[in-house]
Amino acid sequence: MATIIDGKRISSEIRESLRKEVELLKSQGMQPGLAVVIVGEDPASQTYVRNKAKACEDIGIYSEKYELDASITQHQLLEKIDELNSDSRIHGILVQLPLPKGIDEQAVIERISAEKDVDGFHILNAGKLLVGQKGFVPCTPAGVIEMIRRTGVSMAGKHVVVIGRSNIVGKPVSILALQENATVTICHSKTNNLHEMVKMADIVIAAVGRPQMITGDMIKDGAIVIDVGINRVDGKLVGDVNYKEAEEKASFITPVPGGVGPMTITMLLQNTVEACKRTNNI
Ligand SMILES: NC(=O)C1=CN([C@@H]2O[C@H](COP(=O)(O)OP(=O)(O)OC[C@H]3O[C@@H](n4cnc5c(N)ncnc54)[C@H](OP(=O)(O)O)[C@@H]3O)[C@@H](O)[C@H]2O)C=CC1
Ligand SMILES: Nc1nc(=O)c2c([nH]1)NC[C@@H]1CN(c3ccc(C(=O)N[C@@H](CCC(=O)O)C(=O)O)cc3)C=[N+]21
Repeated sequence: MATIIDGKRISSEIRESLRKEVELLKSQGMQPGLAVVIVGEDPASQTYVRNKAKACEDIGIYSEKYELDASITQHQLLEKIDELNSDSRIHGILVQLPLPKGIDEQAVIERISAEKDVDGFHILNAGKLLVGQKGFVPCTPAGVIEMIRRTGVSMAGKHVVVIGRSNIVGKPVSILALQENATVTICHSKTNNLHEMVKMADIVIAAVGRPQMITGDMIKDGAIVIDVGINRVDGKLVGDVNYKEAEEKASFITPVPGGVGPMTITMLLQNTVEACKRTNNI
């Protein structure tokens, strides 16, 4: 039976210390501010955005939410970003992805000032991550590494197998694992023998978007299993890992919900506080 890595509990510990930090910053006249921009009416996106706004409020971060109509042009969206870039109350800008068809996501991300890119998606922050310079690290990968760190198991020398190679999860989490001195294998839809690859892993990080595709027979005894997947099946949230099967084999495992999801929001709060501090040369 595996030990559960409780994302909610770890999140509330980190958020408590962030709350104190925000209080101190506020007492010195510096309140961190986050702007969240959402385009269109995807219900799942709206839930996340609501959760983010509430999380900000809970720890004293000032937040603004912009719900823009799906018919907005790319030009109008870029203008909104320019406005937020020059707003001194705003230290972090998050544009909820995916964006409607017809809007160039990369162009929108690149327009966000790198200093306010608390998602860590800007090409400058991606580049800094790759070469090991200080920028902003994407929230989900940062949350994953923090969860592994809290198991007390060192990643050094371990074989980490990541399933998924997206720019927002798979690639950055692989780079972070490498920086922790893990040996990293990145799998994707063209990988031959996925089963054998995953079976070799000391640490499995599943970021695929396919409900329960990582089954118990793919997990080595004693492995750490991190499930990034958020899939809605018959109105319920399920991960990319078959939890029931995997927990029989794993030493540690993250649940869905209550695992990586809450950690993503916590890392967003942390990046926003960090952005405010950097603006003020703290
Ligand atoms: N918990 C959280 O906070 C977050 C959760 N998520 C969730 O994480 C999951 C992944 O998200 P994201 O990275 O954005 O997804 P993408 O769809 O961008 O990437 C999915 C990756 O999985 C790979 N893949 C697809 N099918 C297979 C397969 N059969 N075998 C092996 N690899 C496969 C794809 O390979 P290829 O590149 O070859 O197409 C791709 O690299 C989703 O469930 C998403 O909802 C995402 C962000 C935050
Ligand atoms: N620019 C941008 N940045 C993102 O970080 C971003 C994004 N776009 N687009 C969508 C994905 C997805 N994502 C999640 C965040 C929190 C939960 C989360 O808190 N999940 C809860 C459950 C929430 C529920 O009940 O629906 C949990 O897993 O326990 C999930 C998913 C951030 N994303």
